[in-house]
Amino acid sequence: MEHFKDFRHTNFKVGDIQLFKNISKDELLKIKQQLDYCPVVTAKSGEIVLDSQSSGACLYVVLSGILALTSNTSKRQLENSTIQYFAGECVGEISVLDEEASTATIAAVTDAQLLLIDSVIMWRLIDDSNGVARNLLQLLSFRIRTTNAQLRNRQKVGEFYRQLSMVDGLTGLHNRSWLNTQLPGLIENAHATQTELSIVMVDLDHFKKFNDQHGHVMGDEALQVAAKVVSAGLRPSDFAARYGGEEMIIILPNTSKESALIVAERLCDRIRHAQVFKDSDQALPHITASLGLATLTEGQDGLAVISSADAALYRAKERGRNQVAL
Ligand SMILES: Nc1nc2c(ncn2[C@@H]2O[C@H](COP(=O)(O)OP(=O)(O)OP(=O)(O)O)[C@@H](O)[C@H]2O)c(=O)[nH]1
Repeated sequence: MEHFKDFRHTNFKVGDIQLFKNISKDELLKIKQQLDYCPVVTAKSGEIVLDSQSSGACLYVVLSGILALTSNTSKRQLENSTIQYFAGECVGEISVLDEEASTATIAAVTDAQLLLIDSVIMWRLIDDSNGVARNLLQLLSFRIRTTNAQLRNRQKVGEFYRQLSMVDGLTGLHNRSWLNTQLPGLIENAHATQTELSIVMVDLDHFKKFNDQHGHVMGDEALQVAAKVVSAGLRPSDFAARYGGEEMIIILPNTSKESALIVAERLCDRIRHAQVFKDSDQALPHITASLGLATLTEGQDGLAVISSADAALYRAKERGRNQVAL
């Protein structure tokens, strides 16, 4: 940035600077005297004003032009930055107080003229004027609130994407990653609380044939219908995840073999009666599913109980499909 002139040689008014708003005329006069020899610099559009490399703690008051908080200095990024600083506003208020490097990068969106107030003068202004101290405190509170709001937003967005990464895009059920992270805890809890936990594997029958006859898009449609039937048929405390291609897994905490059998029979029946529509008035042949059920036994881990349910599923297929097996 180029040294332009001292503040006393410019036409800018101290009262136009937000930090010096609502301050008596007498105090403003004293402030003006302190600022008279402070340098005014020019920053070219795109030029970095403040970053972690900046040496010397200064408060930068925007006298003309626009600055913006940015992660890089491309013109587009700068112009689209949602945090911009206009004439009268300032940046660097934290660095000037604690004399630490800035954690933010601030650059000029347009050519700008900036008044630099170093930390010695800044502290003198605070010591001499309650108004400056009050304005600075208000500015710092505003910055903290803005930062907190941004953090909260980021947390929400992070959680949203975390949840999204645990959901199967086609069926809306939980996916395999979800299963891998959640099943061990559910099993551990069942063992610790000595409660029963049952697992049901659901596999659509002759799905290859269904795909071959009606096309992959209709196959997807059928999978979505089956997933909806499964979700709708469970209690809020149960879980359903897409395990593989046309295979789903259902976890039933607090559920004995007998109760799980009732659930599995009900789902098998509902899938059998579910309709897949090619278009609004033409239903495709019904789909059916085979279901294998296993209940957690002492010392079993997730893999072992899944493998028992898989073996049961195999038996259901062998016995002619469209049924539940233990
Ligand atoms: N449309 C569609 N098909 C899928 C998807 N995932 C897996 N499949 C199909 O599901 C079929 C599964 O075939 P197989 O494993 O031979 O089993 P099947 O034809 O259902 O026969 P059984 O399980 O023995 O009754 C394959 O043709 C896969 O391409 C999917 O996301 N969408």
